[in-house]
Amino acid sequence: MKIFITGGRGMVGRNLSALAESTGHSVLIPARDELDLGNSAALTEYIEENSPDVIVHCAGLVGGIQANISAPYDFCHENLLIGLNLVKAARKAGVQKLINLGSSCMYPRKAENPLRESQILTGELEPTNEGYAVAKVAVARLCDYVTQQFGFSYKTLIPCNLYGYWDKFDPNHSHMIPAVIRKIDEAVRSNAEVVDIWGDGTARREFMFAEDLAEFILFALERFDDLEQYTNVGLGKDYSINEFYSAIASVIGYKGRFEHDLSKPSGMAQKLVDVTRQKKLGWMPKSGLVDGINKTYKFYLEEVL
Ligand SMILES: NC(=O)C1=CN([C@@H]2O[C@H](COP(=O)(O)OP(=O)(O)OC[C@H]3O[C@@H](n4cnc5c(N)ncnc54)[C@H](OP(=O)(O)O)[C@@H]3O)[C@@H](O)[C@H]2O)C=CC1
Ligand SMILES: C[C@H]1O[C@H](OP(=O)(O)OP(=O)(O)OC[C@H]2O[C@@H](n3cnc4c(=O)[nH]c(N)nc43)[C@H](O)[C@@H]2O)[C@@H](O)[C@@H](O)C1=O
Repeated sequence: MKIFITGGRGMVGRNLSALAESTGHSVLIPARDELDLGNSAALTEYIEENSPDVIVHCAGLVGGIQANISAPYDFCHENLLIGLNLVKAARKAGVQKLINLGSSCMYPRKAENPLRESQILTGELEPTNEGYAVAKVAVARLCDYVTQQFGFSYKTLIPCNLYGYWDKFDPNHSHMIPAVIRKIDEAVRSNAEVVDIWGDGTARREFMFAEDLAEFILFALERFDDLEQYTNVGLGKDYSINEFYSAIASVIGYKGRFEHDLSKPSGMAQKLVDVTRQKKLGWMPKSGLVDGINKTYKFYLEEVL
């Protein structure tokens, strides 16, 4: 299958393109300087010229809670712009199949957990990442409407939080796991006695190793017609932030104390996704938390430091 992976140089995109190529697919992964998804005409021309069998939309302006708080306009505008451009260009070029990546932050902040796909748009969004979530919901709905009005198959996967190879370790943009790996590694190197935990540590998160999501995406492409319009992708289990810090500290060998910085944002109290539809397809992720942290820390030491 010829797969056009937008955001092919990002964390999910690189995990997906590596796995896709190793399993015999051909992948199109233009970098931003070859193809800016903000340029609608160039995007349409690219898709028409390359005629992919399917598109997987992994591109986006993506960041953790601090990044989202500091730039809500950018997170909303960029993700809306590239999502709208992509759906329009794909439809114009006649690409029948598209997988759009949403995010668990699309769900209402007070929705009952585990979060079911039917709960989208049933309540107010989490303020710390509302701009990003509005864009995610809008593009997902646009995929529904193209499917309804023109008979295409543009479907949305909703992953839980992700981490892994090619993640972002810059604390101004990072999600929690890469940020904490860097923070605790630096504490060990500097013999620091205390590491700050953002918030009171009771918030809960579900983090999937990005290579497992890549595996699910290929699994889903092989049974594309069995996919519903929305499918959560998760582990079916979450941990408290305190538990994440402890697991990362034990992998890295940090023996110092932790202090809770209550001035830092915590975001949603919990966002555990319901994996009933994913399980019905016959797939569950293989990486456990400690295994995933070990692999990510090794990547950090070898490729980032
Ligand atoms: N990371 C997570 O925890 C989660 C991510 N997701 C979703 O998964 C998808 C992938 O996320 P992730 O891999 O972490 O994100 P990354 O930030 O690692 O990768 C996103 C990629 O998109 C590219 N991109 C952004 N804007 C443009 C543009 N205008 N033209 C061309 N390329 C562009 C970026 O290029 P450049 O490097 O040049 O900026 C980058 O390579 C996103 O849709 C995200 O919302 C969903 C749930 C959780
Ligand atoms: C993927 C999804 O998730 C994002 O939202 P989020 O889950 O809140 O993002 P996060 O991973 O940055 O934080 C997770 C939790 O962890 C706590 N936390 C503790 N200590 C650190 C810390 O040092 N850094 C960070 N970033 N968080 C920390 C932090 O306070 C929060 O309670 C959206 O922005 C959006 O990107 C989206 O789609």
